[in-house]
Amino acid sequence: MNAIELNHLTKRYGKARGIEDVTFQVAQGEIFGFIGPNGAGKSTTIRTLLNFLYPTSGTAKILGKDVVTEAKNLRQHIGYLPSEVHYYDDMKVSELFRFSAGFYPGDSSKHALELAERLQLDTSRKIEDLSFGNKKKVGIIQALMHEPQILILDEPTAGLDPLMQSIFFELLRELQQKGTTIFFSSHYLSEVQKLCNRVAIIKDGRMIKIENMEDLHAKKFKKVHLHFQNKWDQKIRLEGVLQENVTDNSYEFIYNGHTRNLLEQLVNIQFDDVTIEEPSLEEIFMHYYEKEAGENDGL
Ligand SMILES: Nc1ncnc2c1ncn2[C@@H]1O[C@H](COP(=O)(O)OP(=O)(O)OP(=O)(O)O)[C@@H](O)[C@H]1O
Repeated sequence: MNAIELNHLTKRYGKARGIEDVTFQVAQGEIFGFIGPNGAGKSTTIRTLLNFLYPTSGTAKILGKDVVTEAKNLRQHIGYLPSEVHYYDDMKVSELFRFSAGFYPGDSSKHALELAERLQLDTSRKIEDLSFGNKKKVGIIQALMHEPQILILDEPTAGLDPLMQSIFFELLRELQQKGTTIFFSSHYLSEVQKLCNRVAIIKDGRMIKIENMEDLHAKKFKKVHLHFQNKWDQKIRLEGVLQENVTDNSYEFIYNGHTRNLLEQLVNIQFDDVTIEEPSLEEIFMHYYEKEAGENDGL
């Protein structure tokens, strides 16, 4: 059984696009990243999964249960961090945790205090006095405190400083070891790279790619920089170029294909110098952000 499963899920806001025909599965115990530019549909997908929005068509299941008809049963198995957190400001953090613990069986407030210590959050303070990043920690702890099987986190690291991000990622890795499934959205490909087993890319409401991190690292891509004394002849077309940047005396591109094929093409070019290196995930994915969905099938 998949932990999360979306089948042709569509959500429209009246006539406006939300998400269209989104289908993918997340396995149990997987860390799954969900990335895309502003307005792509990440929050709409997440909010539909959590039954805050009613799907226009299609279905979604979490732990085999339909997210609409079995929403109530699912609630205690899911930890959710919204992209923006709002609280009753005059409560103390510890009071909020005690209050939240009341919604779950057992005493999860003790676990909340342990998490607060780990994330260096002072629980004696009033919520209104906390900085943005510290409020985010409150949200993270609320999502984690009842030790749910599924974590759905909407841009969890926005506002966390680098040290906190790394403590938070360590925590997520530990949870994965215990079998927790983690689904999180992000704008930051570099953090997806650090943490995820797979990543889905969404743009203009549609899924455009799901990639396995290991495959991305399997040397399918090269970043090539050619340097010329004279100008690059722009009429020359190379196979396998995903994204290019031409300056007066250089030609830089991301190549997707067999390295041998790249080298065979390069021997015919009169360059003065060449560097070939591994591109970052950002560089590989950037063309998806820039081009229309479906236009490029390089990955
Ligand atoms: N309440 C709403 N009413 C109408 N349209 C909406 C509403 N909420 C979202 N949308 C539209 O749905 C689309 C997807 O938005 P969504 O917030 O899901 O994107 P996102 O990927 O989470 O973006 P961001 O990274 O900026 O948070 C956008 O075109 C947005 O304008």
